[in-house]
Amino acid sequence: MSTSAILQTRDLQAGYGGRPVLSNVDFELRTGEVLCLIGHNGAGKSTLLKVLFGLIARQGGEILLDGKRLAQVEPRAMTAAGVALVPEGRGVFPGLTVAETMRLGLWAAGVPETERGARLDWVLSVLPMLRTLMERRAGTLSGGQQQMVSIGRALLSRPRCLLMDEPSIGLAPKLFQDLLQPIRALQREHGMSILLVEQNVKEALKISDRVVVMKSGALIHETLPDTLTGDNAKLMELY
Ligand SMILES: Nc1ncnc2c1ncn2[C@@H]1O[C@H](COP(=O)(O)OP(=O)(O)OP(=O)(O)O)[C@@H](O)[C@H]1O
Repeated sequence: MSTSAILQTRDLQAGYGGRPVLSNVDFELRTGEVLCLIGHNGAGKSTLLKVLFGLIARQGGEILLDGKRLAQVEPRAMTAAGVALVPEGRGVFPGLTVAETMRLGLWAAGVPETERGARLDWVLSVLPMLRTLMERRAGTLSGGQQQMVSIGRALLSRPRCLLMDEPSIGLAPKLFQDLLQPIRALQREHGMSILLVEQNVKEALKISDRVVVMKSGALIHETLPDTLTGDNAKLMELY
């Protein structure tokens, strides 16, 4: 695994309406790794993801992509540069079928019309379960199936970097386990760099290469998953 960073922040500050949430965050997602970001509710994990993707503006510091400082960070440019976000809470339109959702996603990702068929085929090869769901309305799907749709939609831009915000939310443990394998495969077989924000630490650590812990808007610890698995006491100490 290369140790160069695909996404990086230096002294990053961000918040809402003048209220600071992130303070002096030096963060690094390395090329080709699955990085697990953990921390309590309200620690600022989603805020970091949103700033990295340009959904909220930074108030200070720098964001670097491939080692280059970005003057402006906004979702369209990040998508074009190969970064995709799977938002918390899935965000699928309940009234649309999966096929319609994918068509909309291909258009939104700016995939040229001649490439759309092949692109969808690629996504379906990564998430084969979606094939059987294409004519179903998203609102009639289970939580895990909706999460699969949401990930599939994010993959339509064929990103090299995937930011995932709590994919386990609302899922039974077994469904989350089923979801983790395709995530690991994206990294192993397609060389994707993946940032996984998770509360379901025990499961998420099984597919992670590195772990960082956030508390009150600051990164307080970095470690390897091996040092935490099976050792709940150590994990609890971090919080
Ligand atoms: N849209 C918003 N407007 C104002 N404050 C917000 C907004 N979104 C989040 N916050 C606040 O920012 C802080 C960090 O929230 P954030 O969602 O980043 O935490 P988190 O670590 O992702 O938590 P969770 O695990 O519960 O999703 C919290 O105090 C939260 O109340």
